[in-house]
Amino acid sequence: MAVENASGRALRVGIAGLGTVGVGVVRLLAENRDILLQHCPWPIEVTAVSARDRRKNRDVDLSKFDWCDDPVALADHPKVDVVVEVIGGSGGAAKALIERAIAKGKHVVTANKALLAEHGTALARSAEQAGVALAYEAAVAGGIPIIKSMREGLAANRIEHVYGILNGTCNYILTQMRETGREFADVLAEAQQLGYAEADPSFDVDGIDAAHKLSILTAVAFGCEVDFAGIKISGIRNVSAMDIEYASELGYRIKLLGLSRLIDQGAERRIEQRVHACMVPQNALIAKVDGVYNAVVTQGNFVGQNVAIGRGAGQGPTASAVVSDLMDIARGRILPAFSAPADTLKKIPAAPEGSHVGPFYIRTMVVDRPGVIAEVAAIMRDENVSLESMIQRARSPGDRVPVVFTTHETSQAQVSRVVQKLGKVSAVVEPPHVMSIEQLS
Ligand SMILES: NC(=O)c1ccc[n+]([C@@H]2O[C@H](COP(=O)([O-])OP(=O)(O)OC[C@H]3O[C@@H](n4cnc5c(N)ncnc54)[C@H](O)[C@@H]3O)[C@@H](O)[C@H]2O)c1
Ligand SMILES: N[C@@H](CCO)C(=O)O
Ligand code: NA
Repeated sequence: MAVENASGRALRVGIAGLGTVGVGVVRLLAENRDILLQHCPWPIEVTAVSARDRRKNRDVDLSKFDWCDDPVALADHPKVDVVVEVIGGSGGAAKALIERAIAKGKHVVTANKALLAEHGTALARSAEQAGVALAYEAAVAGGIPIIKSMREGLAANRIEHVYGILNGTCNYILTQMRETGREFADVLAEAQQLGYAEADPSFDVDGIDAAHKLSILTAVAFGCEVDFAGIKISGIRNVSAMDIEYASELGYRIKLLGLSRLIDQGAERRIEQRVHACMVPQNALIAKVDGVYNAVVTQGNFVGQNVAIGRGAGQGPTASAVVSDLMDIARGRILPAFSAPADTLKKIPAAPEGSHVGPFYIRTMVVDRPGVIAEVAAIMRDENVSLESMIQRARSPGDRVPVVFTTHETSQAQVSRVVQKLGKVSAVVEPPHVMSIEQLS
């Protein structure tokens, strides 16, 4: 199916946002023009752009493009067939532009995971009613073609679970912490100086960005509505150098993962979505994905495990993903946004809080005096938590000593009760650090 437009000669693109991603798209379309012409029936040409500051030097030639001060005007522009939204933000101009473009029957390509996490289902429905594409490969794991892979290459499978390293900033920080033995705050400050982490890093380090991406992956994997609110989210601020050391000693690595699973109990289906730091066996594939790299692991009932690794951010990888979406549109390949037609997406309730079951790591800091371990162990016994191992190291100053426990299969709810009770023990001098241990391969 060819894309019809007034000139009939090109797919004409309006880009809103000329920051890292927008400039990357302009650059890729120019530098890889020959490659694109080999692969696409029609040339893909930028005709109009919009950003906040017209005079800013962006090191790309914008002189041939119409300039719109108001990004929403791109949707009404007569020479725009596809709107590329790379402004960002879960509302405001980005949302207004996408809604207007769909209403005007124009295709949309976006890198905006925050917007899709909040409004993905509604936007997918309007796009399908209007018969236009809502494409967002860059929004999840940047340059990794994971949406294409799940929606097309793995489409014949029942997906059992999907998980991944979905935030490069966190993976970089955790990798640096492990390699240098430094604390979180120290490594974060350095990452900010080097420009790897944002001045306000909270979306990254508190797990929000990873959760935005996970909510989208979940919808694609299970053909359900996007449910960002149903995700249990925590970040990496509480991971200490000591936890990282213990993880190594126990044969694990600490990663910030987004994990999603369909719990299918016949009539009752639930989705468990979690974003948090956790321990993974150091021989698991995902444990070896370090630095700014992202990875997504899917389990399909016929294909088995599938692993995709690549760059989740940066100008080149995100432009690569945005332009691949534009190429799909130029080729007439317009698929439902979340694998199933939007009006068939199911509302699957979130699994109840605390229902996750698995082994856990619990690190306490206690005053080293007789009977303390017995007191702590009694709390575990009372909550029916079975211990797998215990490590006690030498005393630190003030007779404080870290004592680490790993448990057998336990529910998050049981562990939460243990932690609550430990908080009332006078010899436990810090809130315990808890992490799930994910038995991944
Ligand atoms: N940078 C990455 O590596 C990356 C990776 C994946 C996804 N994304 C997503 O891509 C989007 C863009 O990210 P970025 O890093 O390029 O951002 P950026 O901050 O570098 O650029 C944003 C651009 O949008 C423009 N803009 C902001 N508000 C505007 C408004 N109201 N009207 C017109 N223009 C406006 C700014 O002038 C700027 O040109 C975001 O949704 C982000 O989450 C970015
Ligand atoms: N801030 C994100 C990149 C944009 O998705 C990360 O660190 O992975
Ligand atoms: Na991607």
